[in-house]
Amino acid sequence: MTEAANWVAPRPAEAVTGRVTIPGSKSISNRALILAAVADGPSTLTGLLAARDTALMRSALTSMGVGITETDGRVLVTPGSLKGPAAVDTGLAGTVMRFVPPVAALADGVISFDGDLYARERPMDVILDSLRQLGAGIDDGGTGRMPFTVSGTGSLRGGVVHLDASSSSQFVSALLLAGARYEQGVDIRHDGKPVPSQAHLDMSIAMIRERGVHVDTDEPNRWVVSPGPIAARDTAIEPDLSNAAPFLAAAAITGGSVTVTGWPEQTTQPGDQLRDIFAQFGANVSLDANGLTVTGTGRLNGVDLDLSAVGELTPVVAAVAALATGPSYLRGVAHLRFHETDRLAALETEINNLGGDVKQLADGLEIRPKALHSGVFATYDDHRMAQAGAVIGLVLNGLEVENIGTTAKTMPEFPDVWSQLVTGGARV
Ligand SMILES: O=C(O)C1=C[C@@H](OP(=O)(O)O)[C@@H](O)[C@H](O)C1
Ligand SMILES: C=C(OP(=O)(O)O)C(=O)O
Repeated sequence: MTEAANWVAPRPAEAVTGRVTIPGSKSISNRALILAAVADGPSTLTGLLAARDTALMRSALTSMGVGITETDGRVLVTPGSLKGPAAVDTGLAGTVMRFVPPVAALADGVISFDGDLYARERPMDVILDSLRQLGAGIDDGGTGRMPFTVSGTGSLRGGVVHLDASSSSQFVSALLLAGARYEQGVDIRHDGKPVPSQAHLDMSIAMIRERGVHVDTDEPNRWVVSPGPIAARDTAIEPDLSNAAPFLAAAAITGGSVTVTGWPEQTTQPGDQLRDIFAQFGANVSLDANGLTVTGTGRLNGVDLDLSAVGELTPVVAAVAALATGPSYLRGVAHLRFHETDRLAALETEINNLGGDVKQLADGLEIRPKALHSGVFATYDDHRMAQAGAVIGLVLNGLEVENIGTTAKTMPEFPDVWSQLVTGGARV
């Protein structure tokens, strides 16, 4: 097999200006697919993301008996009786490896799970142990990781589950999404350091409530989902606001102006916090009927940010911080060590390889201003590392980003849209 050549990040001749349309949200798409698969009737999804993570989710669900057909960009999901045997490839998708096993526990038969090599390093023990507590048959050979099997009889008891979800909010979301379908519902009790990614928990709660599920969130660290049907619901998927981050960064860094179209007025997506984040970097930010516009001001301040609720924004924010005029502190993101790669180590290594001054903190990064030089930016199969490399490449000649194709995890068109925007072709 020949290695793909490194991608040379385009360096703009002038301030980056244009309009960008971002495809559907990964997190909303994969939640909508899961919920439609266990709903009480067929649902039509529009604007569904077409990327590796959503393709894996679709295959996982169809392999267990869910009907999924697509006509002119409208995806019809028809729930079927879930059954094994089936084999689920999770790739490197956290939403597939954590959200599908609680659905597999409702199937009659054996469902086996495996994924990319690095997927075997991502924590799975919390969801596997939770499913055991709820009555599922799990065989992971005692590893708490992939590969594993889930064996079911077509229904699950459910009830109280004690867990520590401080390493990933996805453990709680996974149980929230399927829990109404368990005989006793699910009563999730978290005990440990805070659960990260509150924005994604809010998204799960909002999406089940929109489908008629009752969930009680009155007590901190406890989520009680009542048993009952999940209503089918046609859903229009919002654009992926986290994937807007590098494009908005291009405006802030080069003193240009970029509009991301279709920015929702109200959303649970973590990317909505980019409005505040870019304002803190010193850019002008405005939201109107055209979308969200970030306009660079020639200033790029250092920032001190708690990103615990919106951790997936960290790689691109770190890239912007590496080009700022003052020191930055990105806090509350220790759990990024368990993402597609150890993102704190990866950002420290790759920015410092370009001459930067990045230090890992116990729960984040300290990034000090230092002149960078060109080189090769490794991406560790992490789509957001690739985006971070593209952002730093805006100010360096010929920065090479290794495996830009890894952006296909959530946005296969990233290299094309980026090159068009950065080299002057406005895109609508
Ligand atoms: O539920 C989701 O869709 C996600 C939750 C978050 O996971 P963690 O809580 O593990 O950070 C986030 O980082 C990930 O990109 C998507
Ligand atoms: C952490 C991420 O993905 P995953 O859904 O695989 O956890 C991410 O997209 O930044």
